[in-house]
Amino acid sequence: MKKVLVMDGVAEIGLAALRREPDIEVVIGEKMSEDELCNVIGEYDAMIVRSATKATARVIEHASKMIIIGRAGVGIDNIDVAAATAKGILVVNAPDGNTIAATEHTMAMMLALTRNIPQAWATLRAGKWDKKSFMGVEFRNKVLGVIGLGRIGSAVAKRAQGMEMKVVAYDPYISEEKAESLGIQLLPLEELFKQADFITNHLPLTKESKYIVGEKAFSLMKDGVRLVNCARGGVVDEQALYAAMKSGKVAGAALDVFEKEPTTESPLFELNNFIGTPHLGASTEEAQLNVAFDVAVEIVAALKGDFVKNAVNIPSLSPKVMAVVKPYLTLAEKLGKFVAQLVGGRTEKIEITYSGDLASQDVAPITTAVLKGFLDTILQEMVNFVNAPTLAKERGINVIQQQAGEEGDYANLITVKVISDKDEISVAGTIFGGTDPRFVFIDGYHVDAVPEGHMLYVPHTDKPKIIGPVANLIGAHDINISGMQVGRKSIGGKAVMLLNVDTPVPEETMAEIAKIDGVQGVKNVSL
Ligand SMILES: NC(=O)c1ccc[n+]([C@@H]2O[C@H](COP(=O)([O-])OP(=O)(O)OC[C@H]3O[C@@H](n4cnc5c(N)ncnc54)[C@H](O)[C@@H]3O)[C@@H](O)[C@H]2O)c1
Ligand SMILES: O=C(O)[C@H](O)COP(=O)(O)O
Repeated sequence: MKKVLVMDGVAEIGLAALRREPDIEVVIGEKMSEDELCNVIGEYDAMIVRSATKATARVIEHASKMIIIGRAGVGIDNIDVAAATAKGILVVNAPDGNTIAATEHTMAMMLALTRNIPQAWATLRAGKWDKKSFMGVEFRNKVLGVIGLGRIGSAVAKRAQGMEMKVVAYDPYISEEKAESLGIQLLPLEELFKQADFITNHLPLTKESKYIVGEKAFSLMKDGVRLVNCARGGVVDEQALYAAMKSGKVAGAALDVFEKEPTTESPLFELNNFIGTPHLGASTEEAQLNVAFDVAVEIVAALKGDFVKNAVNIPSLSPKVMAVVKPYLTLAEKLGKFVAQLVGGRTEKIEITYSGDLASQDVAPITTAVLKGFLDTILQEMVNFVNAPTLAKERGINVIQQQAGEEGDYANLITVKVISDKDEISVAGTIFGGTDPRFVFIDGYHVDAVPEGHMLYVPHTDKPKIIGPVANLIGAHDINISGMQVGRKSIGGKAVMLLNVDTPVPEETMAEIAKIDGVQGVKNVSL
């Protein structure tokens, strides 16, 4: 039974995918301190959080069984992704489910701010009919500066265009063509600050984006600018904002997110032209159902050992690319396992060459599968798709991935070469007919072996009285041989023999095989 801890009020109704699984127990957690979470986290195989629970490095250190942390939402700044990656824990989010909710909240904040709606209502409620104090401005023909033209930024831009605003944006990771297709002009950040009447931030909080809207930015802005932030606290420097509002530079500001959360006190709260909400951007019934469902599906997949769609610490693949690449992952893992069992000495380099159809595909996940298979064979610790590249790097293994062109008779070919301080070995595999994995070269010698179960590898000199005696010795120990491949390059030269056997060949039989004249070595391999 796998246990999933669900924190932060994730919508029950969206957890249906988890609850349907007979092998999963769902535990709804109460708010916990870091110490309390550290004490219980070791019991769980998975955890789901929103933004309140902090999955710190310390919490992750105590998560001894954890396979996956799921964020029911977008922002992952409350999860120490580097610590999770180092421990082999998958981190996924639900990037699409709350886009509309956050977009509509941004529009609501812009409108409420511009027409003084919260302030006017508070006055009316207090018994005053005040028509003079709440003069607003219109959106039409104003310039909206969007910082971060991702999912939410571009959806906000679209709605603002519907209200006849001119939209300019800053996002160095978006192409001019894409922006043009949205009818948006991309500008350098400083230019955006100079031109915009309204500014809305949609950047995540990162080292680069911290305080990007700070003192210098305010000095560049137009007098009377209005600012909205429904993305992350800390992107806007709240002290600098306070000063800019006090000086009159900023005519109004609306924040849904704060540098420190939760917060009920801030100098900003004393200003009449400031409005705030307690991180409500994703708080719609639809968004909460979406993100809870999306993350639950990912948790189920990960706990079953299947691939997840929205991992933030392994490369995510589009369904189209995944369909092409998936059959190669198992083959790649077996190639890694195979070479790990044959190579001697301290591994220095692993070269992975892709040819044929694979020469033009996104092969990074296949490389990770090779490393996973290789390291899983030689290390005690848990190796998975998340930590395999980090572990290889930590061990000083130089991983080289290269994509070549055509490869002779094969429509696709993966060649894995391992170089150690004592040895060098290569093995190549292909997929026939879309599903049928085969090893087709070992050290350049042609074979056609089904890579599964137990195998015996016997390099030898190509001459009579070797194959028969090897088979006889194995048969004498009542071990069934289910397949045999022999490859050579020239008559009388070096040759390789690869046998599929039903059980591993015992040490003493291997010693006897090694004594046969012409045998150059003998190794058991299990895949
Ligand atoms: N208030 C809420 O409740 C709420 C709800 C949903 C999302 N969010 C937050 O909104 C933000 C945006 O979400 P999204 O789904 O649009 O994300 P996204 O990844 O689709 O968009 C972010 C954009 O920012 C750009 N970007 C990232 N770093 C940058 C940098 N340093 N300089 C310039 N551009 C940079 C990226 O290129 C991307 O286009 C996230 O921080 C998310 O956590 C908040
Ligand atoms: O990043 C997000 O998805 C939003 O900030 C929502 O956060 P929440 O799930 O804590 O409301």
